[in-house]
Amino acid sequence: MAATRVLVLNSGSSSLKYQLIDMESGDRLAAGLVERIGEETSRLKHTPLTGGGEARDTEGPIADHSTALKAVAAELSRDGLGLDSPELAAIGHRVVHGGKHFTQPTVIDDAVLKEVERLIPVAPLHNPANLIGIRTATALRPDLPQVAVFDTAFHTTMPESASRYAIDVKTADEHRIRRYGFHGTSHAYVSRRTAELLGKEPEEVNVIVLHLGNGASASAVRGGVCVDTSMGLTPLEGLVMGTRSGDVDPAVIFHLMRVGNMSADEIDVLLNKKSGLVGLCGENDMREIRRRIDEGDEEARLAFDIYVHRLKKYIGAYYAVLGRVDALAFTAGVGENAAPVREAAVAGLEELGLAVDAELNSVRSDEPRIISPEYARVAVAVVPTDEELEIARQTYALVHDSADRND
Ligand SMILES: Nc1ncnc2c1ncn2[C@@H]1O[C@H](COP(=O)(O)OP(=O)(O)O)[C@@H](O)[C@H]1O
Ligand SMILES: CC(=O)OP(=O)(O)O
Ligand SMILES: [Mg+2]
Repeated sequence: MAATRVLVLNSGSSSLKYQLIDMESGDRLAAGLVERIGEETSRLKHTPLTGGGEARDTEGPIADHSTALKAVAAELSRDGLGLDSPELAAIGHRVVHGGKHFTQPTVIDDAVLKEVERLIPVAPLHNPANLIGIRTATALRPDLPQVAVFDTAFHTTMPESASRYAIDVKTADEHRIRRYGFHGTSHAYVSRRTAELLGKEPEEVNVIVLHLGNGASASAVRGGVCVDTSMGLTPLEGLVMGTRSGDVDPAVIFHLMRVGNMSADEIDVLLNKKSGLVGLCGENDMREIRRRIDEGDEEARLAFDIYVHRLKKYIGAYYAVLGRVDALAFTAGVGENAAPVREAAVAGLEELGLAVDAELNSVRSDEPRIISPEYARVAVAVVPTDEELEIARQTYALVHDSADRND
């Protein structure tokens, strides 16, 4: 039996998203999500997509990512799609931080594991979860290629003028301090899909991509190549996020140490987990923030305005970096669903050729679509991201090509 299926694991700090895809037919066989890992109220939502099985939603504590993956494996087995299947060709893992070294999808061996482990201090919310996913999957199927697809890979093309911080070169080099950028799989996929939507080749277009999920980042993509992105050494820099501050004056940190008597670890937690939208109004879900704004809640209004103000600054910055912009693409949970964010981010930018058509902006759809009016010089688009599909493609291409070479 030909092995044509890829299982993709996207481990976040407290979640595990997965998809099983047949790469020859293009069929998605199953998809799901484990949420709130480590809490009492964990939840596993599993959806078989072919074969007619029922979607299942299970609540109950799931202590860690390893337990989560074993529960997912059990759900897949119930649909006859277990990890023991001979049709499985590989398991593809999202790995958030790949440092400077990994520019391509990579078959995981001990050396790769070691490097991903070494990078934990610069991706403390993500790399540990990614490692557990890899180790658990390897234990379940030691014979299968496990492939890492790195969030940082797409950004390795950034010129040094964008990737270097203006700090002492010796210190920066010694500690490998530079801007790496994240969400690269999404920025790559969305910028390509945006070119397709315009009926052009990726080489022909300049795109600003706004990936607005729980984590959020912007990128400037010139002719298919990333030239700048808003996240830096870690996924903390740049836009206002669900729980992360994004850009702050670095002096805030030593001020809090000296005057606020906070430790480095406490400030780390403050900026990564208690800031952003949650820090501003106690809520990180954009739906809930909009609901509160509609009820006249001033705190929610200000949180929204700060979020949008930062977005606007990055749109302007990347417009200037690119010189000519063909499209501005919104993606991920907020970008795909929150019409008010899109409207507010582009408001007042008509002189830059940017505008949103209210009617087109209000359409709900899973399809990529243009929401700018006919006359606008720059296409504003909503382009749903699909990190799992992109990881599956890169994983399959890698194992398939090497299998071809061995034939
Ligand atoms: N219908 C919606 N309207 C506004 N915001 C939404 C909607 N659906 C999801 N979101 C936002 O998307 C966020 C999650 O985005 P997602 O890309 O799934 O995040 P991640 O992959 O980083 O966990 C939620 O926190 C929520 O704010
Ligand atoms: C890198 C990053 O911020 O990822 P996520 O949005 O999944 O937290
Ligand atoms: Mg995401």
